[in-house]
Amino acid sequence: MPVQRAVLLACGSFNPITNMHLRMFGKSIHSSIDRLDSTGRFKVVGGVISPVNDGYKKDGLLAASHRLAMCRASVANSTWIRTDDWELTNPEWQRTVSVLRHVRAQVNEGVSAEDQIRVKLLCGADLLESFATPGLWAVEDLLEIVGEFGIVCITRMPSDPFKFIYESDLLHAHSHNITIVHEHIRNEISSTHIRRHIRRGLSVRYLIPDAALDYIQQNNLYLEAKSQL
Ligand SMILES: Nc1ncnc2c1ncn2[C@@H]1O[C@H](COP(=O)(O)OP(=O)(O)OP(=O)(O)O)[C@@H](O)[C@H]1O
Ligand SMILES: O=C(O)c1ccc[n+]([C@@H]2O[C@H](COP(=O)([O-])O)[C@@H](O)[C@H]2O)c1
Repeated sequence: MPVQRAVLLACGSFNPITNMHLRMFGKSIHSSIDRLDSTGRFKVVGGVISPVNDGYKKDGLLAASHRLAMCRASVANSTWIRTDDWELTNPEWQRTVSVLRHVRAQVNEGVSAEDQIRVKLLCGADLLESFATPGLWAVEDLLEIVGEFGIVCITRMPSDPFKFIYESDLLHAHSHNITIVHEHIRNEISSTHIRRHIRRGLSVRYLIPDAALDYIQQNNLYLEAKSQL
């Protein structure tokens, strides 16, 4: 079976981008070539980071311009990962399936039908598990994401993606389109921890890209106290 090329799209707040976000891409490279999905083997040829639109209105979400600048600076030297601003420059929040469609159209512009590049959603297991949050995702979107695009999911404690897929009829039916990448080096880095550390004056060096840290310091970001509780 031919090896298909795939571009991986990571969606999220990136508030701020951390080394684990970048590691998700790094891990995915090694696992991709041997994996079978419904259309055959795939080889990761590119990575796209799409910071979420301000309209997502998540608590403590920093302005898109800052999150974008940190992501851009962090992958400036990468030969294969880039940041895409289509989602956050839109007037309003876009569903993830729309971002996937956008990237698919973009990477396949001028590409012949037989050489089409696949686009897959790259995520941590917590995002996969958010599929089960009532009212959060539309079922038809999930069907398209897992059925047409495919997912590369990195394990993240305490989520158990194997169990989650087993228990979901929808995901189980499309499990051939889901690549689970096991992260053996357990980590608890999250943007939440990073924001909390900065707020408390603790060092986050080596937990986030240097370029992101420089940007945070230059712009005095994440210093505001949240609440008294
Ligand atoms: N430590 C990690 N291990 C595996 N996946 C991760 C990790 N950190 C982030 N991700 C994944 O990166 C994507 C974007 O994550 P996001 O920007 O929401 O980061 P986060 O650290 O979960 O944010 P926050 O702490 O602000 O909720 C998601 O798919 C998320 O699961
Ligand atoms: O497409 C959807 O319906 C949908 C529903 C919930 C969340 N998402 C996306 O999932 C990502 C979640 O990011 P976060 O920071 O809340 O972990 C973000 O990119 C959202 O746009 C997408």
